[in-house]
Amino acid sequence: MERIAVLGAGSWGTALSIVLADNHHEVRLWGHRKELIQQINETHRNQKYLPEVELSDAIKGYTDLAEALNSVNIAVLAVPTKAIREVLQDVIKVIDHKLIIVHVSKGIEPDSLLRISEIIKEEVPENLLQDVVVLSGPSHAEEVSLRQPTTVTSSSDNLEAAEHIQDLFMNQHFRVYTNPDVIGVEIGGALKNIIALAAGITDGLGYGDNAKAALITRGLAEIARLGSIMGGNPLTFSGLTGIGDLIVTCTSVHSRNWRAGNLLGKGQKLEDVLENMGMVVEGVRTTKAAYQLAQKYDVKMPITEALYDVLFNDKEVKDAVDSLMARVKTHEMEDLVNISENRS
Ligand SMILES: NC(=O)C1=CN([C@@H]2O[C@H](COP(=O)(O)OP(=O)(O)OC[C@H]3O[C@@H](n4cnc5c(N)ncnc54)[C@H](OP(=O)(O)O)[C@@H]3O)[C@@H](O)[C@H]2O)C=CC1
Ligand SMILES: O=C(CO)COP(=O)(O)O
Repeated sequence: MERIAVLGAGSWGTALSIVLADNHHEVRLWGHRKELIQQINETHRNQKYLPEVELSDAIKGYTDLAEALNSVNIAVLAVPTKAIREVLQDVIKVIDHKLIIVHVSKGIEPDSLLRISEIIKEEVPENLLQDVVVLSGPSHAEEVSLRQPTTVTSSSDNLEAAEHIQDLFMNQHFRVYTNPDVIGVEIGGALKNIIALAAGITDGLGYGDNAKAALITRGLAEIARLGSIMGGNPLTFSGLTGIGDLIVTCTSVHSRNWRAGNLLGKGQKLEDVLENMGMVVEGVRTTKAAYQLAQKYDVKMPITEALYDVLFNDKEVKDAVDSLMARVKTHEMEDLVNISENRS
């Protein structure tokens, strides 16, 4: 039995707290809203984010970060990418020992273009950081909290740390694999949200399954193209954190990214969609970051570029789809062809 702090009392922090409590760990669920934490402690429900499930007594809500982290060696960081630096800056003010930080967020920081594990290493000094582990994969909080079968991947530069986290989370409903490829795992998890937004848009426009299959496969091609150049293992993109998460996010009504895209496809304005969602839609900021990464690494990412124009340059969604379809003709395996031509 371990004492674990989960930082972020939204959908995913709450669902992962349920998994850890099921595994007989003592869970300290920290959130910054007093009313929500009070409600969790008094009613054993998170009414705003996961109203359907009852939380066990093993999950205690905290608003005081120092209290939540007192005598704790493992912190699960479950806030949106945008909030990660702020939370870490508060964390290091209240701890005096090393933490294993498990991050479960899916994003890339625009402008700095850092992955989350890189942000953690930038913000947390070495004397306070034991290891960084990323836990990622096809896993909607709504299904995990109902104990429906789910598979994810635990990834770290330190295999022992990845295996330790695998052991903490793994149970009959929640199967955890390990993968040493942190870059591939983080890039796949973050960039699938871009493609899910695009898939929501084509569904909102009334296009069918052909369009969605095209987005998933061509989306995977551009994610893998960028991720491999950044140092990810190409095989990771055919795994849980690549195609697996892409499928679940592009095809599920649970996905906030898909739902946001769907409303955009139906003609709503981005500001209205985000305001009404009430939960994080990571894909919007990640589209900006991926657009910048594509320029930095000189990689073709046509779907990302089309979505960037919709989100940030007021391009009509229908025009964006039309311009994707009218791109200059090419070979499906253009990257492989280029590689083999360069070899011969
Ligand atoms: N939901 C899911 O199924 C999954 C989500 N993820 C990833 O997990 C991350 C978190 O997502 P999720 O839980 O779904 O998001 P939600 O929008 O459901 O919840 C986010 C939580 O973070 C809190 N928060 C926001 N900013 C801060 C801050 N500065 N300090 C403290 N708390 C803050 C929010 O508080 P407030 O109520 O004030 O907004 C809210 O409690 C995302 O990166 C997402 O991609 C990964 C896998 C599955
Ligand atoms: O990452 C997720 C499922 O694996 C959740 O996706 P959304 O953030 O789009 O809801």
